[in-house]
Amino acid sequence: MVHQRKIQIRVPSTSANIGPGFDLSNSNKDITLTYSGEGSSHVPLSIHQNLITKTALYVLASNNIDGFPSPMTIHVNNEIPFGRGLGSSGAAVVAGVMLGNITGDLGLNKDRLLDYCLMIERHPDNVAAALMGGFVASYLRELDPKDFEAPVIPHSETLERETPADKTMDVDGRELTPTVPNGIGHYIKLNWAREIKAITIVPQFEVATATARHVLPLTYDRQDVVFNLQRLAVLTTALSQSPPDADLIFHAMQDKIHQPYRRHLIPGLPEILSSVKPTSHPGLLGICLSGAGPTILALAINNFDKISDTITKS
Ligand SMILES: Nc1ncnc2c1ncn2[C@@H]1O[C@H](COP(=O)(O)OP(=O)(O)OP(=O)(O)O)[C@@H](O)[C@H]1O
Ligand SMILES: N[C@@H](CCO)C(=O)O
Repeated sequence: MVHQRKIQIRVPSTSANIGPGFDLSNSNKDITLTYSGEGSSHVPLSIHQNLITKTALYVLASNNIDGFPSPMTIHVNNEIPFGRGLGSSGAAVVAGVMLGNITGDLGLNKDRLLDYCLMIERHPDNVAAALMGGFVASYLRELDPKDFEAPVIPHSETLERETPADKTMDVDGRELTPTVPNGIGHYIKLNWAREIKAITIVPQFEVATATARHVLPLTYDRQDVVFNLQRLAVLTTALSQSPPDADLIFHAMQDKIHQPYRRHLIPGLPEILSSVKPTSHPGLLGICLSGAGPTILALAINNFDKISDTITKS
């Protein structure tokens, strides 16, 4: 008798940075993968190439499990557009880690799932928020250089480099089991004033995170770093207070670390950021790039349609 089990995993989109808070950072034939929704016409359907399934296979391999239980049908209904700054790759990684955890009956807790996510997507902002939910601040513990060489880490858009082939086998040609360090990502859930809503204006073009990273300088002026750190310290608490202080939040959401360098990737961005203000648009609290862009994120307490219409028409 075939034992059938149906599981559903839901992962939200996420918005990273909020202005100044920038961080970097089996060939089993009985497995069927199908897609509907965003990206379904061009996402790879090979389980070794697809980001969700290769992540799940990585989690299984790290626990000495060779592939998915079969037969298995995986259907992904994706509502997060690719490459828009809404954390699609982070959500795919979280979904893959959860899929590996469930199909391998591994019983990993959320903190441990975060370690697996961070072996693939090496910046914590999207994966921590997608996994934990809500308004989440996070940082990545500095890794030992040997952790970067951990074998068979699947490649995601944000992973700096592929694992060299000679690191995936031992001297006798046997596949090495990937190791996943403990406690790589630290996070804290922050309070968020209930009346603050997020408006996202999603352009009809993609900007891959890797592209948006390449335009950033390797070093920054001290005054620009201080500018961001001062604002970030104020912003996290300002967003928790009721009623929200629009003037405080608007200025605390200014950034000098990533948005100025990314402006040429998003036509109209400088004009939007400098013209849409709480004084011209009552109800608005702040405006910034969502993640690496090109989506624009506006925070507001009312007049949502008016604010989004202005940004859309800019
Ligand atoms: N549901 C999914 N299934 C498979 N692959 C996905 C899925 N979602 C995203 N991806 C992969 O991730 C890529 C997009 O990642 P990228 O980091 O460039 O953008 P993003 O995550 O949407 O933006 P940001 O990190 O700035 O919020 C897609 O091109 C695709 O290869
Ligand atoms: N903090 C990252 C988010 C990308 O998802 C960046 O801006 O590149």
